[in-house]
Amino acid sequence: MWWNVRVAYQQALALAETQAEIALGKDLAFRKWASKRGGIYMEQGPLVSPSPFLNHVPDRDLETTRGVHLTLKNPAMIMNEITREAPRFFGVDTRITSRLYINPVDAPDEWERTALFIVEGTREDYHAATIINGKPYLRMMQPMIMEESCLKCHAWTGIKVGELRGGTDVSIPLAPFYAAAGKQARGVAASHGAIWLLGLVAIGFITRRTMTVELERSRHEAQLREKNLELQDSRQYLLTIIEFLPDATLIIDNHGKVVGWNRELARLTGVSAEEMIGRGDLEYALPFYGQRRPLLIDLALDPGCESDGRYEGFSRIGDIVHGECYAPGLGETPAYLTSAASVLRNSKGDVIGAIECIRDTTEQMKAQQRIKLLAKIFNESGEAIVITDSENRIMETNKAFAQFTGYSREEAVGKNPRVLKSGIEDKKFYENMWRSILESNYWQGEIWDKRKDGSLYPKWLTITAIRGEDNVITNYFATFSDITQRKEAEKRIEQLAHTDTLTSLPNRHTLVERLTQALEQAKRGGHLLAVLFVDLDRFKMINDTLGHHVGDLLLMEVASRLKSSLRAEDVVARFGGDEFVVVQPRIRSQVEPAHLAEKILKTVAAPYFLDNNTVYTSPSIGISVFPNDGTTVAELFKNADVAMYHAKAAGRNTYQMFTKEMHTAARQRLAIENSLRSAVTNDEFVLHYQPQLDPATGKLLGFEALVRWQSPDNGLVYPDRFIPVAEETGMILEIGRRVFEMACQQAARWRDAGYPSVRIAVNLSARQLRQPDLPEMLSGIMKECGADPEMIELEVTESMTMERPVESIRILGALKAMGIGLAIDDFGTGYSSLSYLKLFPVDKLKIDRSFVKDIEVDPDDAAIASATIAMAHTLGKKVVAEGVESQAQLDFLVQHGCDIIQGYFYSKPLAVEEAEQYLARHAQSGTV
Ligand SMILES: Nc1nc2c(ncn2[C@@H]2O[C@H](COP(=O)(O)O[C@H]3[C@@H](O)[C@H](n4cnc5c(=O)[nH]c(N)nc54)O[C@@H]3COP(=O)(O)O)[C@@H](O)[C@H]2O)c(=O)[nH]1
Repeated sequence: MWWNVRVAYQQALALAETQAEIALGKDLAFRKWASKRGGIYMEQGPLVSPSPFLNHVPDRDLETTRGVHLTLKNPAMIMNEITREAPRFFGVDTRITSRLYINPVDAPDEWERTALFIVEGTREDYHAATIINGKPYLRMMQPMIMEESCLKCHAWTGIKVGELRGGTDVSIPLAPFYAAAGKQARGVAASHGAIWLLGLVAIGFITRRTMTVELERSRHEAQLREKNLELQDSRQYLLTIIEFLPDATLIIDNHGKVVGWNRELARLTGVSAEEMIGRGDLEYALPFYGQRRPLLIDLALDPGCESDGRYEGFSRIGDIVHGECYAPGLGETPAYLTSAASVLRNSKGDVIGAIECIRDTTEQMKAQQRIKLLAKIFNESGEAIVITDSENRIMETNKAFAQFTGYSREEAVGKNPRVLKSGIEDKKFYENMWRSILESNYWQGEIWDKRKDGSLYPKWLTITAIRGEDNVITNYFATFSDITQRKEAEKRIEQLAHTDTLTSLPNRHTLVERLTQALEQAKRGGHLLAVLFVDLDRFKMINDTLGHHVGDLLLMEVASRLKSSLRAEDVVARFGGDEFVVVQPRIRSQVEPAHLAEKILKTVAAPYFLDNNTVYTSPSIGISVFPNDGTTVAELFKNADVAMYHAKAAGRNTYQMFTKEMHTAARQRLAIENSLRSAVTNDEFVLHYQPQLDPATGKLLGFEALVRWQSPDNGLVYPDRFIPVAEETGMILEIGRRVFEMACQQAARWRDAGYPSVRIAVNLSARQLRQPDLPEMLSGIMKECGADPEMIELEVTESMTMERPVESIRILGALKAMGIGLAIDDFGTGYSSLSYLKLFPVDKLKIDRSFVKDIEVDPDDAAIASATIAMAHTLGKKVVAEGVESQAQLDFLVQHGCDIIQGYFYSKPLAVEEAEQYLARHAQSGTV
């Protein structure tokens, strides 16, 4: 019977459901029909007014051609109005409710919210028995899905086609159905007879009980669903919030499963929420690090964890942890992340999950790093930097500023940079500076400033005005560097450019400047000006024999003595080497430079005590005077130089005023130099031969070859006129080589002609002697000409051998070894060191003709000549006397044992044909 009763009630419910479905079906059919046709326009009147909830529909109100005003009614609205007007139409209450609504009456009640949530998932009708106002009802919710046709009125909701828009709710009172079920149950009981009488009571009880239990179960289920809904609502609420958080956010539940993964996190990691929701076991760590490792969220869940090496600045306050980290494997590019994570708890305090918010701080970090870098550059800059505000109050300074000024940042901030002012620059200077800054936003220049300790220093300052968008100056930016060292270096360079480093006298460059100025003044003032060229005698020898150190000391001392000899307005400069120039401006006559020259001669010629040596030198001075001897710097220099050479030629340690004759001589010398060059090219040289004889036997021993220049313009030119020029210009090397060649050719020719062998002596110049390949060169020429070395003798002067005695010994040794005869010419005119003399591998000494000239009348000359002969013989050398012109001279020389005689007494130098005849005669008489 129980079973029969239960079936009766279930049938009652089924009947109610069927009725509900029929009601909803009708409702739905109507709405679909009306929607598809764009809703229903009704004539406006007392019962029909425009719906304020369709304000957004453009064609809500229309007017017919006859002027009837229509307004749009959408199907749901019509259904709702019908329901409101006839609440008990067929005993069925239907209404439409929406997830998103404008009209508050469409808001779902509690049961409807639950039902909407359920039908959203199932997309099927949902029904349940429930109690409304203490009476049993069957309620049914039919899902309402968004369709194209709905969009006309409901597009504003944002709900897409195919998504749940709302639902149609129908409430069927169950009382009539239950009454019918009770009747059926009672019928069943009656049919079972009296036996079941007692059972009727029970049936009544069971009926009631069944109804109650059924209702209770429904109520309980509804409550559970309600609770679930609430939970889901709050979770949905939370997820909606995190979705819109600007930080990448992740939520896990208490099982470690991902339940929230917002848009920003998907963007940051490149992994969508769909891929991550529901994942656990640290899988959410993968996108961040490429390997399984805890995130901050896991550290939040681990209360024992107080620090983690992977995070910088890791901290924990209660449930919340903070940390920063570098994620090299994040997305496409590495990133710096700043994260905060927290445990999530329920109302009882139980952990229900955790949340982590991650901020991509890469740009911020880069900006910070850039700021740090700029700050470092600012602070470490070698240049001092000052930033001031618009009022020019110091806001910032760097390290170099403190170093240069002595003011620390703290001391400087707030002050006006004028605290650095030295006071050297005047008001005008600053006015110009500020004008430039205000007009062109920029100024740079040199300025003197004062340090904190009061000392002054020069600096190179650059000031830039910084303007805001409104073009108003907001700041000034100044950089400067201490240029003390640079200025000192400049000063030093300036000094070096103008001063001779050894003597500290003005150099040639400065001399020219000063002389130019002095000349201008002399021209304007109409007064005289003198230039004195001072050259030290024998300086080269001092330098070579005592060393450059002593030479330098000598030059310094000479410079100092010259300075002390001058007036304040006179200028003394080192012109180069051992040459000094004195300029005497504003003189009245030529006597003044002559007096000064005498004073200099005396002062400079006094002995010097240099590095334990007593050194002697003397000056040779040439003087030129403006305007007589020149009106330009170049002319005055040149003529003073010419005069100086004349002073040297005049025996040194003297001075010479420039004369017109000197000028002529200088011009002639220049002319000689020019034509000598073509003489070398055109081979205009010939040799004359002066015989050398044995005075005892009258035998011809040889000839001295003496060069002559057969000039097409000047006829036969003697060596005294051109050899010095050739020496000075270096042309002597070519001339000497040619002379040697001609002598060798002549010796070979005479030999080949059958004449008895005679030696030909050739003069060698100092320059030739210093030629490094001299022996090889001479040997080559001899070979070429077919001359034997025994036929040749070389004459070197005493002074040239003594200039570099050691080197001379070596070269002469080499020549000697070749079999060439050697003689020292002009012996007695130089300063021979006897110790060196004995080392020279020479065969002969030639007594200079200056001693021979007065040999019978001058006892000194006679003594020198006789001593030379004796000494030479002691050293195993023969003696040649040159310039022998008289019998008396010959007699004296023969008496003192002179071996060979050369001079006009026997013969003048002879042209080659005459010389050959001379040789032939001696050959014939057997005196060769
Ligand atoms: N480097 C070279 N120097 C050369 C060469 N040829 C000549 N010279 C040197 O030129 C100087 C002048 O020479 P020169 O005019 O030829 O005079 C020589 C003789 O003519 C002259 N002499 C000879 N005997 C007498 C005399 O009795 N009386 C007198 N008044 N003069 C005389 O002496 C000159 C020879 O001198 P020295 O050479 O010292 O023996 C002269 O210094 C030549 O050296 C050359 O090729 N290269």
